[in-house]
Amino acid sequence: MRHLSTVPPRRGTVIFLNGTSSSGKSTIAAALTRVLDEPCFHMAVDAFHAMRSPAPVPADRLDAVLHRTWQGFHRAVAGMAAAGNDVVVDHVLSAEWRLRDCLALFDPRDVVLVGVHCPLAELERRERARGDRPPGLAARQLPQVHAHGLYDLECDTAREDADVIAHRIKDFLPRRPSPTAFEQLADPAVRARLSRGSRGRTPPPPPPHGR
Ligand SMILES: Nc1ncnc2c1ncn2[C@@H]1O[C@H](COP(=O)(O)OP(=O)(O)OP(=O)(O)O)[C@@H](O)[C@H]1O
Repeated sequence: MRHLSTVPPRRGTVIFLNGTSSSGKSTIAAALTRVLDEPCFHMAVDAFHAMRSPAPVPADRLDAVLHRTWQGFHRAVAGMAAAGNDVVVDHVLSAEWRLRDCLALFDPRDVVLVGVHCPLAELERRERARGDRPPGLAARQLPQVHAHGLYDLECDTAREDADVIAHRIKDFLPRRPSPTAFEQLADPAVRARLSRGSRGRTPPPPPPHGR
C-alpha cells in the first residue's frame, strides 16, 4: 500500500434507507454492500449506540445523550460522504428534526432517498419473531417515518426480496433524478406542502415480484 498525501476529489453517494424498525433496512443494506461495485460503508445508528461506554446513563440525562448520538451519527455520515466515500445509511426518520438535520448536513444532490415500507401486520410479526425490539415500536414510528411524503425510490419488503431491492437500487443509481428528493425537501415550503398533503408517494409502489 502506498501512503498518498492527496486523492482526486470525489463526491460520495448517500443511499439513505428510511423505514420503521423491522422494515428490513439492515437486510437491504447488507445486500447492497454485496452487490454495489464501488466500495461502500453501511452506517447504522445502532453501531454508534454500541460504541457508547457501558456505564448506565442516568434517566434525567438519557434523552440528551441519545439526541447527541443521533446528531453525531448524521455528522459522521456527512463526513464520510464529504471525503468521497459511498455510504448506505440505515435510519428511522421517526422525529421531524432528524430529517431537517440531515437536510442541513448532506449534499442533497448526492442523496438517494429510499422509502422502505412494510405493512403493519408483517412488521408486528417480525417484531415478535426477532424478540429484540420492544413490542409496538414499529407501530409507534409508522405515523412519522414517511410523513415527509417524498422519495427517489420506494420498496415494500413484504413483497420484494432484499436482494431484488438491492439490485433495483443499484440499477437506479446511474439514472438518478434531478432534482433529487433531498433537493426538493431542502425547501421548507415543499416540506410544508407535502406534510399537509396526501402523504403522496413518488413514484408509485413497485409491482409485486420476488416474494
Ligand atoms: N424482505 C424480508 N422478508 C422477510 N423478513 C425480512 C425481510 N427483511 C427483513 N426481514 C426480517 O425482519 C427482521 C428485521 O429486519 P432488519 O433488521 O433488516 O430490519 P431493520 O429495519 O433494520 O430493523 P431495526 O431498525 O429495528 O434494526 C429480521 O428478522 C429480518 O430477517
